[in-house]
Amino acid sequence: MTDAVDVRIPITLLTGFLGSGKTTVLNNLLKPSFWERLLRVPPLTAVIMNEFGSIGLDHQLVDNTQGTMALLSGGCVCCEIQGSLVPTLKNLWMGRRDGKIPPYERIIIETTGIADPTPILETLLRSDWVAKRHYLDGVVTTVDAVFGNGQLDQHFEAVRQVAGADRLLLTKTDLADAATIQQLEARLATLNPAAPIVHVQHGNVDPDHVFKLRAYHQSEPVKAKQWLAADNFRVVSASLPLKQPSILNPSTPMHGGTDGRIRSFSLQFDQPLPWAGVSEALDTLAEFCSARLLRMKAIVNVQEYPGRPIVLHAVQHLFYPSVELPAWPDADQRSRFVFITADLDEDFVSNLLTSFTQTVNQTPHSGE
Ligand SMILES: Nc1nc2c(ncn2[C@@H]2O[C@H](COP(=O)(O)OP(=O)(O)OP(=O)(O)O)[C@@H](O)[C@H]2O)c(=O)[nH]1
Repeated sequence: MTDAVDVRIPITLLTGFLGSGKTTVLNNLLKPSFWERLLRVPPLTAVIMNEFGSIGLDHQLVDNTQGTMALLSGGCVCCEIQGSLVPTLKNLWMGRRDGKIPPYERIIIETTGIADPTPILETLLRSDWVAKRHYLDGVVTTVDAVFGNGQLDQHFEAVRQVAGADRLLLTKTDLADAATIQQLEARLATLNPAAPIVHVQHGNVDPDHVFKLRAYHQSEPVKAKQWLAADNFRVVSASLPLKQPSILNPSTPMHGGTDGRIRSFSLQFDQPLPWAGVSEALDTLAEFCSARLLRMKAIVNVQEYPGRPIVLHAVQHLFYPSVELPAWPDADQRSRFVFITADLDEDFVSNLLTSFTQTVNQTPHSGE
């Protein structure tokens, strides 16, 4: 789907560890600009907040005069949100349609600080009603410049939130010294080489760093290449000596704290790949290794579609509908897959893809 025809409402998922500055960023994003105030532009953003515990408090801290607010209260986002997010989105949408609430143009969902955002992504993808009227624009994760290192050491959830981000907001940079910031940035770039890092003080962030990311629906070839950021990843295979992958033992034991469990790497294939092999390999990964597959993006040179690269996305077991680009961004027409995994090593993934794509190549044509 292209920007010109996509009239669905974009949803931004704002996540980040406890106290890392999500609400402060949100308040700043909701502030109308000088021109919006002058022209009395109605609030453009609807906010959905999810809070841990039965009584929500955070919504009382958000300046509600500038946005339309809905609160998903009670329970951890992981277990509760799938049930309540769809009705909440429906209520907002119907209120907007019936003129009961301002005609918002985008939605921000702020998660709890300890949430795995995957169930929210799953809801946005799996509900037909939601997917017809909305799309996920991107996942934005706040990281505390002062406490971020310690949180990443101690809480794997914080690592997962960083790995799943399309954009990282490094908050409280006014409180941290330059060496701490530099060290944390290097660590974030290792955990998630594709996500640009933006420094934020007191929540002040340019909305362009948060909105219109189109991270899951990139259909412009040049932007798709930037979005893939494959050059930032460690390349682990071009053409591999094939070892048979074992589904029962997909990872070697990993050490080195929370970071040591994370791998970020890129696989490149010089020759066009058969679509059946690619999809079987990815189905297998999704089925057997879903929790270990934190993020995957790919641009694939498919044998059956010469000249028309296919763009793929996954977050854990969630595979987004593939997008066909009208052309390659440049002369480099190799297939590139970038992966961020947890407790899943690169040899396993690379052997799986190689094995399935070679097997399909060698399968005799059925002659139908
Ligand atoms: N000095 C400074 N303080 C900040 C900054 N960003 C946030 N804070 C403060 O940090 C505290 C936590 O910020 P919040 O925005 O509430 O963080 P949060 O991620 O929404 O917190 P939870 O909802 O509890 O997970 C607040 O006291 C903020 O005022 C910043 O850039 N600089």
